[in-house]
Amino acid sequence: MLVADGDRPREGGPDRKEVEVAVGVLVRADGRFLLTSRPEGKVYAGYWEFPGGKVEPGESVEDALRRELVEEIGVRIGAVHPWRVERVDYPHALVRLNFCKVYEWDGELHMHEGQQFAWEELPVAVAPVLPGTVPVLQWFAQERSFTGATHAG
Ligand SMILES: Nc1nc2c([nH]c(=O)n2[C@@H]2O[C@H](COP(=O)(O)OP(=O)(O)OP(=O)(O)O)[C@@H](O)[C@H]2O)c(=O)[nH]1
Repeated sequence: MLVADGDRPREGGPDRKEVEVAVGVLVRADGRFLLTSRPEGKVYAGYWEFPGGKVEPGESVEDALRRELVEEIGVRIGAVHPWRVERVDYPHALVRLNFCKVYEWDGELHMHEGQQFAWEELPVAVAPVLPGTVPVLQWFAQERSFTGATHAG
């Protein structure tokens, strides 16, 4: 498990619940992947991440991903390919990130929450990257035999 901001107190006590999060890693035919910036008003505003959000009661990860990507970036996704799961202990929440690769989608990208977006490759040019997003860049580096820093900072 990744511990982010290790010095800051955790909210919710020792038995706090894990929050399930569905995260979409959209990969274009040229290999570039989509990063979006977190909107103002959310924790870690301005940090770059893969689009997605919390799984609501009664939803599967796939349902949540389909809903979140319509709500956040305006695209309807095709097949969802579960990739890896990462747990991150943030001061604000303990999250279980279900990263899924997506190669097909319909519609133009529309950032409905005022985010910025970038189609990136390694090394990633945007900064700062959310702590829970950094491992994904390392997984890409392994897959792509990329050596060196995956991102700035
Ligand atoms: N979407 C997304 N969330 C991530 C990533 N990495 C990561 O640590 N997270 C964390 O997972 C959680 C996702 O929550 P969110 O705030 O984006 O979800 P949401 O849109 O449902 O939030 P809301 O409650 O404000 O509506 C946050 O704690 C965020 O810091 C990532 O790559 N993408």
